[in-house]
Amino acid sequence: MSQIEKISGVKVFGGWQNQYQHESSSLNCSMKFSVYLPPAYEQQQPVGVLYWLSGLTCTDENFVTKAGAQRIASELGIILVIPDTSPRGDEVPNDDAYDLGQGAGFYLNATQPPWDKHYHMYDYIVNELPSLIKTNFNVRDKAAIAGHSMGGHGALVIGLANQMHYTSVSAFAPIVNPCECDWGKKAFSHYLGDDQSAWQQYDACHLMQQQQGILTIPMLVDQGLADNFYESQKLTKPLEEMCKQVGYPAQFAYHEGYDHSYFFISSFIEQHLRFHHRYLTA
Ligand SMILES: N[C@@H](CCC(=O)N[C@@H](CS)C(=O)NCC(=O)O)C(=O)O
Repeated sequence: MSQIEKISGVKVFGGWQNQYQHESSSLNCSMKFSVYLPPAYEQQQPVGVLYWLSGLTCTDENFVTKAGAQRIASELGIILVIPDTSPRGDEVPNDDAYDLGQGAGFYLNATQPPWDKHYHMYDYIVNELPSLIKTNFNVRDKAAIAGHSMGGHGALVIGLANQMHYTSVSAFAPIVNPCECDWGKKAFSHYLGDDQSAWQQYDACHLMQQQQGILTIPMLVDQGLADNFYESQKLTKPLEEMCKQVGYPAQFAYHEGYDHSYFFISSFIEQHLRFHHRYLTA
């Protein structure tokens, strides 16, 4: 059994904001992740989990300190699990740019050297981390998944491709069509190589198009209209268009004046937690 070690804990809104570390077999390195345990958490009764996937440059700590999610997670009785965004450490390949390497794992399984030894965030999020959580905490079987920007991409792709494991998916300002935007094209060409047919499994628009009629997972997406990456990285809109095309009943909302930051996330995280709570407890 994989061991996790608690490295910190602080009481907030009656629950505990903890941080853990462990040796990851999928990433071949030591990893940290954060967990919020609401006051309702008790060993006798399984609690619903929301996995939060963060964006470029983040660790597990950005969401914990900036999103203000603990108050509502406490009220609703939801466990928040917040992983890091890439493998870490001196042995792990990196790049000077903020959008490649450590802090930019893109929630995929890299196939190209030098990335292929450690960059398996897809396996980590889909298999290893949920298995660790189920072993160490008393949780419900199906989880919710949400994320921001690169993490919104991760949540959508992982939720859509593994619907049997998730109750619901939501995203803030997600990268929805990485095959067609600069962030995605750069990351995918390094991690996956030049053959673009290998990229499509990690593209939410492509998954939506491929699986039309089969997908049913409830989906909520929020987008700020003053987000400086909205146009340049083709966030959100192409997925809304694809949902219309295939008749997928996702909820999209656009908000005047909000940017790409955690101020936007903290303004709407309550709605996302209430959205997921409906399905986690159904
Ligand atoms: N220029 C920005 C681009 C990266 C960015 O905006 N990252 C977003 C996710 S795509 C973020 O959450 N940054 C960390 C934070 O705001 O705490 C930076 O280097 O921070």
